[in-house]
Amino acid sequence: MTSAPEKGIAARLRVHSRPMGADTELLDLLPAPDGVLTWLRDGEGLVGWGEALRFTPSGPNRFTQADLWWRGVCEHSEVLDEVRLPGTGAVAFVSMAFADHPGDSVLVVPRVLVGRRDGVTWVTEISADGDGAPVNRSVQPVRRTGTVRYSEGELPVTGYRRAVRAAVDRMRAGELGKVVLAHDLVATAEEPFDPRFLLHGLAERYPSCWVYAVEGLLGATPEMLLSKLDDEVTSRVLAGTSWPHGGVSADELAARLLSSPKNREEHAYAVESLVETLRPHCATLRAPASPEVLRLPNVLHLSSDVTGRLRQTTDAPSLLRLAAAVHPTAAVGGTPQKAAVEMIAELERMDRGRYAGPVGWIDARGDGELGIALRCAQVIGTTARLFAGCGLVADSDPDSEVTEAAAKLVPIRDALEGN
Ligand SMILES: C=C(O[C@@H]1C=C(C(=O)O)C=C[C@H]1O)C(=O)O
Repeated sequence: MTSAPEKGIAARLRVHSRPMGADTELLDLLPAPDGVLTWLRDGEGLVGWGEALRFTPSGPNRFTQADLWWRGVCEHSEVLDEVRLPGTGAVAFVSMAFADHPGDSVLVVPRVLVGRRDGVTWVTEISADGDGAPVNRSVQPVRRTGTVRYSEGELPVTGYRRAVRAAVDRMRAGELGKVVLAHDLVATAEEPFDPRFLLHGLAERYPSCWVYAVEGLLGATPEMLLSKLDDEVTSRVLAGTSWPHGGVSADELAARLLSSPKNREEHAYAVESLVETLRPHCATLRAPASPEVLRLPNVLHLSSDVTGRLRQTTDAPSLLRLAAAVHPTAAVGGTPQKAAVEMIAELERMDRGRYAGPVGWIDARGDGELGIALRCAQVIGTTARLFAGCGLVADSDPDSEVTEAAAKLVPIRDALEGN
């Protein structure tokens, strides 16, 4: 369940947040390629480095384990917070595995975190008992990626097309309503990838996405699983995709997407799955009657922003507990959820790891933001494993799903290659 160098709940954190000058881009503050922690959108958010604590839950109870661990850590913290904003005080970066098996999730409390929210910038320094050593501040310049070579992952494109066809056949036979199948691709460079180089590229080109990095999983996701601030929860549900092709104008693509029954069906499954699982926790919950179109440079998505207010209870759920309830939505799993998750394991036959799992941050109040880890790569040294998937319904066409997955890989490929 846990692995070294974790420190148990008894470790006492000392946390100090104080205001800081706001003249530097947050990504430029990351001193070295190792242990990069990031959650940014449009120049604001959090960057962190160094490690005060870590926890690696796994299995079906990983969210509960994470929640209990984090609550224990916060109860044992000594906090001096001179800023008092969401994300000040004790914060953990979070990246949860998609599936119950296999794979570890990870929570990392950095030694140093710099945050920016509504133009206010702060620095938080954190140390755990017996860990008073100064954080290494030696700055290493950002390294561009050299030549990148691609090779097949655990599920090559030919196998993916076959898996999509098999899923579509089974949905036509009425086995389930929707399933999201993904495949991977491996990129190799001569020198280790520098996550900061990739993050800069993603942040520049996809400012409306949440750019993230936790334990080598990094990307720019357009999809917000849940954000929580006091009793307010919001989610951006995406499902139903189009991509620029054949000189068709963006307006025309958007109009076709909005009027496509297949895409509307995919989208409705995703919204319903979120609303059904979130509703028991909410006093009010609103989903728009019909989706909007979210336009990104590589793809267009049907998009619904869902907002809610949590029920007043003595035991208010934290963001992690809410994420346990809603993950995986039908944006990355399917409907019905259990059958879809089983079909994913059976047909993909690959380990998704933390791809398509919740990624983001939590603070000591149980607030924070968890996106869905999409448009990403798992980077280890000179290797990066890229992932992309597509929602399938009975009407899906395997060839166009393969093309859609390729379009979803464009941001992370461009970032890796420095295009
Ligand atoms: C599964 C992915 O994306 C999801 C699937 C979508 C779709 O099939 O239309 C759209 C957005 C995401 O919810 C991915 O990017 O890998």
